[in-house]
Order: sequence, then C-alpha cells, then structure tokens
Amino acid sequence: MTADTDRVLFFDTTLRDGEQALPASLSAKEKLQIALALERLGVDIIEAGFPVSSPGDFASVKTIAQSLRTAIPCGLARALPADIEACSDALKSASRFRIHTFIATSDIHVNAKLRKSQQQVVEMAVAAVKHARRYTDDVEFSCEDAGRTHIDYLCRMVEAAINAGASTVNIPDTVGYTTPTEFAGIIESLFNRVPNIDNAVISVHCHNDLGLAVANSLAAVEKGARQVECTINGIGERAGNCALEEIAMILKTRQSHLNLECNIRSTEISRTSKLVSQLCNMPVQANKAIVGANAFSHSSGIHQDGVLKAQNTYEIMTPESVGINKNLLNLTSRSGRHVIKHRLTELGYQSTDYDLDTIYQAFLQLADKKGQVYDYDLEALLFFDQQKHEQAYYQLLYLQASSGREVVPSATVTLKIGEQEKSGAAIGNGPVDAAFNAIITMLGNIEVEVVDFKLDSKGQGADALAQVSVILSYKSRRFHGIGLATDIVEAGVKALIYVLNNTYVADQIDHHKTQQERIAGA
Ligand SMILES: CC(=O)SCCNC(=O)CCNC(=O)[C@H](O)C(C)(C)COP(=O)(O)OP(=O)(O)OC[C@H]1O[C@@H](n2cnc3c(N)ncnc32)[C@H](O)[C@@H]1OP(=O)(O)O
Ligand SMILES: CC(C)C(=O)C(=O)O
Repeated sequence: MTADTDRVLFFDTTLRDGEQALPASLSAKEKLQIALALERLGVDIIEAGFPVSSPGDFASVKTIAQSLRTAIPCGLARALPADIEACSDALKSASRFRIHTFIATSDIHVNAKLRKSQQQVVEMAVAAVKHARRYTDDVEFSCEDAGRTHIDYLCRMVEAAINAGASTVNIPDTVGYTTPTEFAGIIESLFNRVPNIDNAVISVHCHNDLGLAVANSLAAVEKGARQVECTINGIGERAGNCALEEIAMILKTRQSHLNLECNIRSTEISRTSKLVSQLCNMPVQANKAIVGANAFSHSSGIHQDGVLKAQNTYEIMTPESVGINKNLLNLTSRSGRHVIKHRLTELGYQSTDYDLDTIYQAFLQLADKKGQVYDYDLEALLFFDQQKHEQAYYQLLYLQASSGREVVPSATVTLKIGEQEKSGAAIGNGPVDAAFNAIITMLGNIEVEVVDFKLDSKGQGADALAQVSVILSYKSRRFHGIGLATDIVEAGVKALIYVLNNTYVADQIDHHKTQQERIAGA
C-alpha cells in the first residue's frame, strides 16, 4: 500500500501491542469484536496479533483476517522464518494482508538482547523481509528501538530493508525515550540520507513512557511520516502507545494548519473507546483527551457561562464529532447562576417559577457539602425551597446527634422560637427520635404527635439527599412537612420544624378569624 502525500495511514495495534499489556487476555470473540469496530472506525491496517506466539493468537488472527472487508489484516513476526510462516499461514485466507517483521537496531538491544553483531542483524532483517515477500507484496519492517539507534546504522538498516522489498518501514520509539524535536530530527535525517526512501511509506510507532507518544508521532508526521501506529485509548506495553483518538483528532481539528487527512471516521471514536475499555477491563482516566469522561464537560461557572453563550469559547471540537451526544455542564460549587438557570430551563422550569438568588444560595450550600449537584438535587431544592422558612417562627440554630452500636442515641437541639432561643437534649430509640424528643419537650404545653414519618433518598448513591416527610397531629388536625438535607437526622428535624411552622401559621389564622368574628359579633 502506498500513501498519498497528504494522507496519513492509521495502523492500529490495539490487538497486538495493546493486548500484550492487558491484565487478562481477550477471547477470540472479543478480539474479533474489536477488529470489526476498528474497521468501522476507518483504520487502514489492523495488526491482529503475533501468530507464532500461541495457538490461540494464531486462531484469532486467522478469524480476523477472514472477517475484515476493508481494513488490511496484519500479523507480527520476529526476523525468523518460523514466525514469518506462522504469520502467512494465519493471514493467507484474506485477499490481501501484511506481514510485519522486525528486529532491534539500538546498540543496547543488539548487544545485550540479541547478542549479535550489527552486520548479522542487517542480514537477518534482509532475509526476513525477502522471506515475507514470498507470501505478500505488503511487507512492513520495523527497526525496534530506533529512537535509541545510532543514525548512521538506522539509515543503513532502512535502506537495506527497502532494497529487500519492504513497502513500509517503521521507526519505533520503543521505549518512549525521544523528545519531539529529536524524533522529528531522526525522521528528517532518514528522508535526507536514505537514497531509496521514496520507495516505502515511513511509519512511526511511539511509546508513551514520558507522555510524548502523541507529540512524537505528530512531529514525525510533520516531517513526512505517512503511517502512525497507535492503539485505542493509548493502551500498550508499560505506559502505552500513541492514542489513536488523539492523533486522529489532532489531524481533524488542526486540518487547516497541518494539511493532512486520514480515513478515520471520528464519530465512531467514543463507541470504539468504550468497547475497548470494557472488553480489556482498562478504565479510561476521566481527564483523558478526547475519550475521558470529562473531555467534554465543563465544571466552572465562567467556562459554563462561556460555553452557553458560544460553545467554541471552551471547546475546540464538538462532542458530536467524536460520537458523544452533547457536552456536560457539571453543577459544582464553582458553578454560577447562568448554568443553574440554564439547567432549570432544560428541566422545564420558567424563571418565574423560582427566585434565582434563593435557589443559587441553597445550591451553593448543597454543592459545598456534596461536590456534584445533580438534576434531581436541583429539582428537590426548587420544589421544597427550604429558604422560605428563614424568617419562620421556629428556626433551627443547632443540632448535634450521636448514635452507634451499643450507644444510647441522644441529641441536642437549639431552636429559635419567636424571639427566644431554647435548647434541649433527649435520648430516643434512634438519633432522629432523640432529636424529635428534644424538640417536642421544648414545646412545653403545645401538644403534638408525630403520626407518620417517611424517609426517602433523592438521588443515587450514599451521598444522595435525604428527604423526610412528617405528618403531625395537632389540635385534632393533621399537618404535613418536608425536610431535605444530606444528613438524615437534619432532614428529619427540618421536616418537623417545617410542620411546626405550619401549625403556628394555622394558629395565627384561627386567632385572626376569631378576632374577626368577635369584631363582626360586637
Ligand atoms: C517491542 C515489542 O513489542 S516486540 C513484540 C513483543 N511481543 C511479544 O513478545 C509477545 C509474543 N511473544 C511470545 O509469545 C514469545 O516471546 C515468543 C513465542 C515470540 C518467543 O518465545 P521464546 O522462544 O520462549 O523466547 P523468549 O521470548 O524467552 O525470548 C525471545 C527470543 O527471541 C529473540 N528475539 C527477540 N526479538 C527478535 C527478533 N526481532 N528477531 C529474531 N529474534 C528475536 C531473543 O533474542 C530471544 O532469543 P534467544 O532465545 O536466542 O535468547
Ligand atoms: C514491534 C515494534 C513495532 C514494537 O512494538 C516496538 O518497537 O515498540
């Protein structure tokens, strides 16, 4: 395969380099599922495995080779006849396929690992490429650890591999050692010094040991490399490989600057990333570029306001472009009024339904306690609007409750009742009961009876808001009140105070009526 000058080929090695580093191996069915997803994503070449390594890998490379329609299947082989033959056997049912053979070229690897001379390694490389060419025209040769290889020897290797028939020559930064300028320099030197370089596509395969895999791949592409080897979510040996989604979105987002194209259908990125993450049991960090849970979410008021006014203030690409439905505006204590209003509008509330400042203050208090505030929290705040009792007759000033195994539950409560402050303490069969007993004792000769108490969780998880609903019997009538808090005891006490205020208001109305009747009767 040859590359257009302005097109970068995507060689995905999720199933080979990525799979090497998994905590548990993938089943053949899972590998096929990933291969088909990669094809749908628009990957040009899929490295499906290392056929000589095990019967299982051989079989799964074979199945993938039989199943792909547009992507070219590829297998990896050391510069050894048996590896190359296994590769060819696994791939040969495909109408076209690539054999990828490699040998290390850095002094460290040649001397310490291969224990051969440079001349022997060149000879092995040439023999391997020629051997692979017996089975296919599409042969890729890699100079393992090229990033740490002396440039003169690297030029010699690349020239020899191309002469032997390699149509793609890959320059791996196997241990992620180089910096972008250095790596760009290596690629530039190869283009300047290798006489037959135009007869092959130059590829790069960068590892992420220093977090530079994507930067190094981009630097190489800017110097003329036209194939990038990458993996979904950047998985791979040690710190992983160049992340496909990142390099693809760089090419797309900065197209006018780079003038390069690729076949990747970016709207498939999110789906493919999730599939690989799930099947490989490799969670994606939230702040990972492109596919992290936070990649298209905004959490601070100034950003949220900006994005609501014009999305491109804080988004250089749209979530839709990578297959994500829409951005997320997280409600936290760093959020501002604009986003609260926006979210309430989305939830169907009109600005006349609430007082924004009041809701915002309640939201901040909750956000400081909870961190993230969800839609259901916001609706609960709006609906129950605890603030309306701020000037009420009964107000909660202090609450402390204790309970536990082998502990007698007790509570201390301070209330403002009219103009007076009153405190009380009591025990109960639980902390809520103790707090209720403390309050009811403080009421003196006002006789109330709790006839119903219901506890509900507003939201999911252990940090959900507690919502308590209390029905009180007072003067043969029933009164209802609701309380909402992150703390169950506080929610209960708030509900009781709410309902006590209702009884107080009822008394006032009765008193007013009696007075009116007296005036009318006089
Ligand atoms: C940079 C990379 O990611 S390269 C790919 C790495 N991936 C893998 O290794 C996964 C698949 N590997 C395997 O299943 C096994 O390692 C096998 C089947 C390939 C080999 O297994 P074994 O024969 O038991 O050898 P082992 O893995 O212990 O050692 C590797 C041997 O290959 C040699 N070797 C390493 N690379 C090459 C190469 N490119 N060409 C020829 N020989 C090589 C080593 O020098 C060593 O040889 P020695 O036994 O003469 O010392
Ligand atoms: C086999 C080669 C391409 C490799 O995986 C590496 O050098 O990291």
